[in-house]
Amino acid sequence: MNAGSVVFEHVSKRFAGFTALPDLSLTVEAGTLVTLLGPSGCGKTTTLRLLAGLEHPTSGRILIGGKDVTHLPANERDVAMVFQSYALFPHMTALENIMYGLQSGGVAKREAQDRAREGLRLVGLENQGGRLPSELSGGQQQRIAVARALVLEPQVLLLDEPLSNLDERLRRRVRTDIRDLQQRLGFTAVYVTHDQEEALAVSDKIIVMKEGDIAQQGAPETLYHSPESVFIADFMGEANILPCEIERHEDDYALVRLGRQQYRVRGHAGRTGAAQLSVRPQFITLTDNDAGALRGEIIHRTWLGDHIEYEVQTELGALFIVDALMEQQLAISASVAVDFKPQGLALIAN
Ligand SMILES: Nc1ncnc2c1ncn2[C@@H]1O[C@H](COP(=O)(O)OP(=O)(O)OP(=O)(O)O)[C@@H](O)[C@H]1O
Repeated sequence: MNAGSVVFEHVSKRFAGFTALPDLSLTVEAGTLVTLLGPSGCGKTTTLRLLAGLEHPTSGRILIGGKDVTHLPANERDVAMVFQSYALFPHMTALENIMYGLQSGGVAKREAQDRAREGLRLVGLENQGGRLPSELSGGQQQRIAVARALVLEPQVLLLDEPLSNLDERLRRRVRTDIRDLQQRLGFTAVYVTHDQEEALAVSDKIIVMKEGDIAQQGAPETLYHSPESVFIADFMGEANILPCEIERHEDDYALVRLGRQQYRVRGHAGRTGAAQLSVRPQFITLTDNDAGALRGEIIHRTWLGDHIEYEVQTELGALFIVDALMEQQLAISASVAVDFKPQGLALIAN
């Protein structure tokens, strides 16, 4: 696979009277899968379309594999796109669908057939080549769409919400398939999604966008454990945001006071005093004794089979708590001690 890097240099995009991207710079290393993640309207699709050549920037430069493609049309960019709607031709078999792009790119029929068969094999559908899209499941159709893009051997594979038409269980299967394939073949992929769990599952790097800008970027673990803002803490999984007091720092850790306890947490604010903590709901413990960092009262309790969710009112506000151990049954209105496991706490720098 000829994997290329992607660089955006100060790219802006204005649509009549509306600036979708004010000034975007980003890098995708060759051979990695980078996800553009963010709420609806943040500019993910615009960024992907600019990369594909389906839109052109108002200013700035776009490089693919080190080459300036800013002014090149889509068909000269050496990228292939997988759409959320699959966009397969309904009257063509799976094999013909995969061959189509190769043949229209000038590949002879025999070679196109061989490469299409190889594509089917890559996505584990070698026996389904003769079927029409209507005879395949949604997940199989999406794998055909991935194979069709891959056989073109693009420098960069672009995936635009590729799983959104699949049901929950299939989404998990197909996202694992896409990630396995990407790691095995080592191609570069830019993946757009609004689903944070999907982004955590497939990415080498996640770029979280907000209103056309990058809110934070980094490895999935970094974004989850070291959010730089309340927006990121909240967007990357569930988080309770609590006020705390930074008492001092030790290396990359801060000693913070939360209620009646002191905790050693990840993060360095470069100062002491009032700050905010992100607290993951599965790292909060409840006990019916008099100890704990905070006192609380259970105001909601929802039993969900493999875990219980609680809402507890404390002097620092309401907390959302996930109890996966389920070793105790705490009733509504019970008075409880609330404690925090340090690994679920992160200091928010901004
Ligand atoms: N052709 C267009 N003309 C005018 N405004 C546009 C156009 N395309 C996109 N926009 C605007 O640019 C902003 C970013 O849109 P974009 O589709 O990139 O967002 P997104 O993050 O992909 O959202 P979604 O997840 O809803 O697809 C939105 O406010 C959108 O309304």
